[in-house]
Amino acid sequence: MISYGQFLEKSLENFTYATILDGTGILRGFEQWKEKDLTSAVTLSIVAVGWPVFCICGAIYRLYFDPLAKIPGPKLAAMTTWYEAYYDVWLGGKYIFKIAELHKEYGPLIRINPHEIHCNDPNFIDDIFPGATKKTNKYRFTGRRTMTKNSMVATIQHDVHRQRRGAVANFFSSARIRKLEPIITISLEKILGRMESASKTGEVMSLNYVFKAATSDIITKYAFGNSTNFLDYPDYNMPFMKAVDSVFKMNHALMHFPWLGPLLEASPRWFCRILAPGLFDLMKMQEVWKAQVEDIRNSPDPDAGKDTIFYGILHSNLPPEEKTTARLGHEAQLTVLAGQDTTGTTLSFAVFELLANPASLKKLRAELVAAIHEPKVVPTYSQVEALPYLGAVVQEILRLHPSVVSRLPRVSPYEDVVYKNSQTGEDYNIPAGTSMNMTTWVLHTNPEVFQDPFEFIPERWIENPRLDKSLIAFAKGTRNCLGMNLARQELFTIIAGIFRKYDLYDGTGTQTCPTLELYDTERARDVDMNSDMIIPYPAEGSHGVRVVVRH
Ligand code: HEM
Repeated sequence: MISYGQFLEKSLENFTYATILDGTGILRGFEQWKEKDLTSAVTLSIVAVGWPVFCICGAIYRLYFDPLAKIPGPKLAAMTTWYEAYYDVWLGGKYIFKIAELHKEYGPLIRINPHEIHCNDPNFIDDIFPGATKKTNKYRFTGRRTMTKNSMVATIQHDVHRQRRGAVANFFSSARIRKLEPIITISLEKILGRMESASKTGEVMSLNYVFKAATSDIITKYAFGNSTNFLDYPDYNMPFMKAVDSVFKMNHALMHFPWLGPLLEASPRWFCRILAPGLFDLMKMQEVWKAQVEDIRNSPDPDAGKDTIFYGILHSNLPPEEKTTARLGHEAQLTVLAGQDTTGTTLSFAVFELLANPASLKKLRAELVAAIHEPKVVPTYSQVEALPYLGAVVQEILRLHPSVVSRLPRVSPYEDVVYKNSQTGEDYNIPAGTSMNMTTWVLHTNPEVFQDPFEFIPERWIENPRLDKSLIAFAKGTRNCLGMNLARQELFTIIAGIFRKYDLYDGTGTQTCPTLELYDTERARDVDMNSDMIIPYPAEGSHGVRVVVRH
């Protein structure tokens, strides 16, 4: 018996992923169907009867004969992907909660759909996310979610991924990221400047937008040499952020209905504007990113954009087909959105947790005051990177509020992987080609791994720093987060810069330093994840984390 994953690897060898996604495979089949005049009543009747029989046989095969049949999990999930689609498309990003529940019922290894398994055991992290000695593919359909199938994060094959990542890895080394200090400092100064203005005007600040504006400004400057400067917009360019939100919110539909992405891409822009206005706005932004890449490529000045990521890609030894505008457009979208939404969201969570947990804020401020003597000058990374309590706060935020919550699929293309359940002693063979997954939020809130998982307890990281073995906020292995050093530098510097200056408002009116107070922000409504849309979203209608600033 072969698994579906192996079947795909073999049968699709000459029939590329791109062909399927472009819909040309479907069109070719349809042409042949028409040519052979298979539209007669007889064939249609055969199809009408044959299709349900085919589906029933397929479901029986998946349930009893597929090599994944022995993996525990609900029968319906094993039979059809509609089970998952119900939670993610119909209910809107809720399968993550169901998966957490299913682990409680069926144990640490479960089958979550006919072709994929999910694990909630930290002992299996290194098998799912191995280092460079093992080949690791991405699940074939990952790129559908964001319509960026040619970006690094969606690259299926191990060797192609290594090549693409190798072309930019240098730009994300800690030494290179340290050189971004002046850019991060400018954004931090602008954030503090906007906070001071808000204290005068009485503006309630929506931190989600403030921080996404900052992280966008930083990553676009580094990627293309031109910053978006959203922190200078009166509304932080909220409409663009909302457009990005609505694209993230389409990810499950794009994943489950393979024709949707190609249809939207091929549609006239006016049609797309009516059907998916957010996507329309994003497409306009994609054109801007592509134009910036082309500016670097075609500049008469050979040094134009010299220190930027896309200069690096264009001048790397990648073959020409890897440097087309179309492919780099996908890479640009990944770079900007991965750099913007993840860290931006994490910063909002950090401010919320510190204001909601005064004892933690008190410890953090004591540490910052001792380390940074001049409150009016924004801190440098080297001043704050080794501060133990700040480090613990960052770890705890990444654990409790990971900003990538979609499951992280990895495929061992040629070798089977064995999972040993340490509780029952049972071994499960996971055939090569199977999509194996872990989910940050599910593992990070597993009480067997992290005690009191829903409490914000930075001290746990000081008592036991080795807990980091089970922290997968940035994933692990060869396909882990490339922007991790940048994210950490932004998080440390911006959190330190804000809380060196601001204390929690205590309502007495006697405080001598500037203060922050949460404004109509409720944990259940505005902070806790309500849906997995690749990044976590709060309940519908939420305004996110908001603060009032007083000087
Ligand atoms: C707190 C902030 C961040 C978190 C929690 C985070 C998390 C992650 C995770 C979990 C992955 C793996 C995704 C997968 O396997 O499907 C990933 C990949 C990636 N991230 Fe981040 N990220 C953050 C910030 C950033 C930043 C600032 C950048 C800068 C551009 C970035 C760029 C990337 C890239 C390029 C990849 C793809 C790597 C590859 O496929 O080899 N991330 N990130």
